[in-house]
Amino acid sequence: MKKSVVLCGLSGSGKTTVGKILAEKLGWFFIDTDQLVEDTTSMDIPKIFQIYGEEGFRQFEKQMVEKVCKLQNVVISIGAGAVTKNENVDLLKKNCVVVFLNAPIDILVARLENDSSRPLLNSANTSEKRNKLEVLQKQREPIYRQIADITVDASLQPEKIAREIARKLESYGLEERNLDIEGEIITVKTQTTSYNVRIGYNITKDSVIDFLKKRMPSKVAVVTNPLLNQIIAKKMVEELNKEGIESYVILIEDSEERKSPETLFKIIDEFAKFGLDRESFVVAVGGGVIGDVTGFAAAIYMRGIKWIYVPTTMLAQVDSSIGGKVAVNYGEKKNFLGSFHQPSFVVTDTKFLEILPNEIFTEGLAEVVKSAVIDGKKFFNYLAQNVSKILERDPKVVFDVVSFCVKLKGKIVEQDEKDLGLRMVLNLGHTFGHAIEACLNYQISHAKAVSVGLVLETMLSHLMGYADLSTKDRIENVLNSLGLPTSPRQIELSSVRDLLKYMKFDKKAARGKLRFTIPFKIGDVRVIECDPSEVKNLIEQMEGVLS
Ligand SMILES: Nc1ncnc2c1ncn2[C@@H]1O[C@H](COP(=O)(O)OP(=O)(O)O)[C@@H](O)[C@H]1O
Ligand SMILES: O=C(O)C1=C[C@@H](OP(=O)(O)O)[C@@H](O)[C@H](O)C1
Ligand SMILES: [Mg+2]
Ligand SMILES: [Zn+2]
Repeated sequence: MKKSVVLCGLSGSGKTTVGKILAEKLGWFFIDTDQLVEDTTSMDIPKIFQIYGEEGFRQFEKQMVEKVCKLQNVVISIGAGAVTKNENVDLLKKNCVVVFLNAPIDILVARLENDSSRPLLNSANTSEKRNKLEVLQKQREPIYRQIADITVDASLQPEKIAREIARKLESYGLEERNLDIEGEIITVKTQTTSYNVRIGYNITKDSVIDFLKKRMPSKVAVVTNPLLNQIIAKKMVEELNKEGIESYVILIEDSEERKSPETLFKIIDEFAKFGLDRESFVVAVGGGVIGDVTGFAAAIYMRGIKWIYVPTTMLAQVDSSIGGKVAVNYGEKKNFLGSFHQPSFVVTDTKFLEILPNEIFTEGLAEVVKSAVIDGKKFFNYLAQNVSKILERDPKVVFDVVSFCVKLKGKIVEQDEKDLGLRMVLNLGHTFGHAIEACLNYQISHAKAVSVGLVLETMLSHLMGYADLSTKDRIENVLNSLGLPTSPRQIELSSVRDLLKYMKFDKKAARGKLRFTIPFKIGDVRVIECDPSEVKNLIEQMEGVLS
C-alpha cells in the first residue's frame, strides 16, 4: 500500500515549493531529502559536492530516501537526481504515490536564473545553464515519466498545482488529515515538583510556545534529530525567536548507539556554546533516546536546568516521557548513568504517531499491554477488543490508549518518584526483558524483549503457584494479535537458562537476591524476591514446558 507522496521533476519544477503547500493542505508533515542531507551533514549542498563529489552526495541522498520511505502520511520532495539510483526508484515506487512536476525548460531556466544552490547547474551565463539542464532532462525525464502515478503541469501557480495534486490523490485513498480530537491535561504531582502532560492532536508548536512565553526564559535550546527538525523543531525555534526568546536547535543522531556519554557531552558543550544559564529552558523533541539523553544533560548542566519533553514515538508517549528517569548507556550497560529529573511540561502530540514506521509504532505496544496487565481487566479488555483499530492507528483509539497509559504511570510515579517501592510494578516483563536484550547482545528491540519477558514472567508466576494458565494465555493472545513475539523461539533465544547470569546484573537485584515483578492475575501485579538457585529451578521447569 502506498502511504506517502513523493514529488519528482527537474530542478526548478517546484518540488520543494509545491511540496510544502501540499503538505499544509493535507495536514501532513513535509520532508525534503535535500534539507535532510544538509541537516545530517551540517553542510550545504554545494559544500557537500565540493568535498565528496556528486557520488558522495548520492550516497547521503540514498540514505535519506531509505529513511523517509519507511514513514507514512508524509509529503516528500526529493532532489532532481535522486531517480538516477535504481534503489531509490524501487523504494519510492513501492511506498509512495509518485507525482511528476512537468514544466518547460524555459520556465525552469527563468526560475533558477539567480540560484547558486544547485552545483550541477552552476554556470557563468544563462545559455550554459540551459544547456546543462537540457542534458539532465534527456537523462531524467524518461525516468520521471516512467515512475509517475500522477503528472501535473508545473508551470501553473504553486497553490494551483498543490490543489490539483490533492484532488488527484483522493483516488489513491490519500486524503486530508485534520482531525478534531479534544485534548486533555494530566497533572503529575511528585514529592519534588508538579507538572502538566498535555495530550492532544497537532498541538506541539502552540503548546510549547505558549508555555515558554509565560515564563520568558533567558534562552532556549531545542534538541532533536534532522527529520524532526524539518517537521517541527525548526519552525518552533523560528517562532520563539520572533517572540523575542533567543532559541537554537541542537541536532543529534538518535540511534541506540548514540545514547552515550559522548552524545551527552556534545549536548552539554552546545548548551555552553549558546550560553544557556540557570534561567534557560531545554526542549527535547524525539523518541526515548533523545528524551533520556537530553533530560540527563538538563539534569546535570549547572546542577540542573528546566526542560520540556515532546515525545514523538509510541514508546516514549506511553512510557518514558512520564516519571523523569533520564540516562545514558555506559559501555555495555544500558541506562547505567542517570538521574531523576522531572520535566516542567510534557507535550504528547499523537499526530507524530501517524508517520511512524510500523515497527516503531508496535514497539510502544508492549509497554501498553504491560500497563493494562498492571491496571486491570477494564483496560485490558478494551485493548483486546480494539486490536485492529490500534493497528490501523485509529486516532481516537490511539488517543485513548496513550491517555490511559499516561494517567496510570503518572499515578504510580506520584506515589513513588524514586523507584523505591510501588514504581517497581512498572518493571513487569522487564527482569526477563532486560536479560533477553543483554543475552542477545542488544540485537533485539526493547519491545520484543519485554513482550517475551511478560509471557515468561507470567509462566514463572504460574510455576510458583500464583497465576493460572488462563492469565498467561490471555496476555499471550493480546501480544500476539498486536504482532509482538511471545516465545523464545520467535526471537531466536535458544536457551532461557542463559538469561539467569544477566539477571544478576539487573539494577533491581540487591544483596544477592533477584527481584521480579510478576502478575498474580490481570490487575494484581506484585514484586517478589527470589534466590538465584530457586529461579534456576523454575527456569528449568519452564524449559520443560516450552520444549
Ligand atoms: N509553480 C511555480 N511558479 C512560480 N515559481 C515557482 C513555482 N515553483 C517553484 N517556483 C520557484 O522556483 C524556484 C525553484 O523552486 P523549488 O521549489 O526549489 O524547485 P525544486 O525543489 O523542484 O528544485 C524557487 O525560487 C521557487 O520560488
Ligand atoms: O539535479 C540534481 O542532481 C540535484 C538537484 C538538487 O535538488 P533540486 O531538484 O531541488 O534542485 C540537489 O539534490 C542537488 O543539487 C543535486
Ligand atoms: Mg528542491
Ligand atoms: Zn520498557
